[in-house]
Amino acid sequence: MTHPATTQAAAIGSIDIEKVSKSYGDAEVLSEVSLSIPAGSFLTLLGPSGCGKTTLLRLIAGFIDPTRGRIRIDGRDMTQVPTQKRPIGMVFQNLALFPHFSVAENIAYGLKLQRRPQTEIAERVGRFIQLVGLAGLGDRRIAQLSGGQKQRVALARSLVLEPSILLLDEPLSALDLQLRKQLQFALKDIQRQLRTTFVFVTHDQEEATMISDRIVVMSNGHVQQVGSPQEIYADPQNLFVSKFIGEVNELPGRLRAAGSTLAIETGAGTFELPAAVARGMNPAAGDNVVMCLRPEKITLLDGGAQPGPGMVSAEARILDTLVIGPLTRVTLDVAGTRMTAVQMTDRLGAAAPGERIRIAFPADAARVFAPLTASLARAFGEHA
Ligand SMILES: Nc1ncnc2c1ncn2[C@@H]1O[C@H](COP(=O)(O)OP(=O)(O)OP(=O)(O)O)[C@@H](O)[C@H]1O
Repeated sequence: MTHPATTQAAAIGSIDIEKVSKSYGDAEVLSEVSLSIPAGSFLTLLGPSGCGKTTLLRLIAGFIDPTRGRIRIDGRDMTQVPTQKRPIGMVFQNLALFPHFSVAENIAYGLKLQRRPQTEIAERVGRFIQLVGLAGLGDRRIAQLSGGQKQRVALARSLVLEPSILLLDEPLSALDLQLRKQLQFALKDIQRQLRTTFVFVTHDQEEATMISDRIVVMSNGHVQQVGSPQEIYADPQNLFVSKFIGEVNELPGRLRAAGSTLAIETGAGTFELPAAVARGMNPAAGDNVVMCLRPEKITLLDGGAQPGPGMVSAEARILDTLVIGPLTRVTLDVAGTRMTAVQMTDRLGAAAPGERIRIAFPADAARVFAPLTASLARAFGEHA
């Protein structure tokens, strides 16, 4: 008898996507996507609607074929391998459970098709009912379950077949926030126990950040960046990723000089920053750029306090403050640009709307990017 926790070691379930493109007629919906997904990892495809996440998942599953490029699973070329012969399971938003079967019968269904012995089916179904947190509900009809419980049945039904890869296409998007959070924790926990490779699709950046080992940020059929949630938040490689993950303040500007130091002229003054803060571009004098700052990098200077070493500063006016327990969000007007600073409430002092202050930030905490192209700007409802 096998046990998924011991047999599904991280050695199987790797996916290599090599320069894969997909076109429908003249429209290329995926362009030269290359991606290595390590066995046993939890990887999330994240991006705005229509960026190609589901298309990539369908290509891995074998529902559709790439126009160009190749997909390997565990080193083996999948070009000639039909969906049912690939070592994958799938969970979709549309659950397609059998409503008149019980929980246990739904989970047992695939094993019965495989003509597994009765004792093995009973053991496995029992084990996976436990694993997904449905202990005691094996005899319930599907119609008598909540949305979250149904999603757990769908998960168990796929996992009981012990695929080395599980593809999940927005499985939580129909659930309310509370249930969604519970299921996010459950999914992550189950993935850690089984070490099955999970490829998860969402357009929700918070969900992606919470749940994944690695995130693939996509837009318009291109991979914009691949990394851990921390890497992508702290070190976005372009303005699209910076805006898509977390909150960011943007100051448009122009490079006056670009050498070991960048001099960026903005409406709020000229900032001298180390050249290393420029990402995904070769900065040259005269370039239009966008300087980005995360809200927690900005400090409000008290009274006549001077910025510390390595800090740069600017004048600002407080527009509003919002205390959220230990943190306060301060909305600022920085030379006509609205910015947000997040401060520890107990360190804020008496910041009042209308007050003129100075803000400061570490020079190396800023990021400088090329402006968005018109097609990328559309994802944010902007016109470049
Ligand atoms: N069978 C098809 N024929 C033509 N175009 C298609 C087909 N399937 C998908 N597309 C197009 O490919 C693009 C990518 O679609 P895809 O479903 O992969 O996006 P997505 O990122 O999963 O979006 P969503 O989050 O809205 O599901 C879209 O512009 C879509 O209209």
